[in-house]
Amino acid sequence: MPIRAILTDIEGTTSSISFVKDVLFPYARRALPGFVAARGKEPNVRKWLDVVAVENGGACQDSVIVEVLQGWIDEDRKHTALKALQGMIWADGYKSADFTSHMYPDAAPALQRWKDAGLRLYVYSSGSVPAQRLLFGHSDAGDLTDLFSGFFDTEVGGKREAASYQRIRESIGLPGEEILFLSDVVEELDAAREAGLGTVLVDRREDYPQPREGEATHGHVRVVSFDQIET
Ligand SMILES: CSCCC(=O)C(=O)COP(=O)(O)O
Ligand SMILES: [Mg+2]
Repeated sequence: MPIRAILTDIEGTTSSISFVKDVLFPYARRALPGFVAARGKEPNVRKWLDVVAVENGGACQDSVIVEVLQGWIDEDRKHTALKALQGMIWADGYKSADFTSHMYPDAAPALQRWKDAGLRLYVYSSGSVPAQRLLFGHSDAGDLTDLFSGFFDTEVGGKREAASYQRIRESIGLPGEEILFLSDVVEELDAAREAGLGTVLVDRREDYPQPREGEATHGHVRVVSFDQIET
């Protein structure tokens, strides 16, 4: 079966883990108290703060919600409420040009090549869809958003659950074997494979100094750069 669509992860795949951990997360952590104070009453912000409050046992002060969220950032929780709020905060950072998003040098040219060859490109990340659009819209390689036919986040389900990839497959409208999922996380690739997708482990030295070989690849095709991916 030919590959007709590429579904790519972001952190550790198109972009470095250190950009997410050392730039994006600290920015959101610092900005959270001011963001909640300024925009906490807006319905699209309040609804996520309320989700956090419920998970924390019910009604609580905004200062407590902020502390819970900062704790989640420190733990790298992939919680949909946190991701939605982070996305809104990063919008300010991108707009005021506090940073651009990191792209591995091989990522943008390969995405463009695949697109030119007629493949459809999609993103699946724990980052919210608005955050994904911001990241690709303000990347070191320029605005890449037009390359993509669609974006998926944890609203379709967790990245380690096969059902999420089944939903994505249905939404894309292609058989699983015609979709290639790229990720740095073997558990995500296991779930995608269970749903019938093709898989590639992106094992970048900058993010993973110890190569993942043999059993550590869980049998997924392994590459160290997008240039090695065969479609
Ligand atoms: C798209 S915004 C930054 C990424 C992010 O918040 C994150 O948690 C990365 O998760 P991924 O699923 O891309 O590894
Ligand atoms: Mg990743």
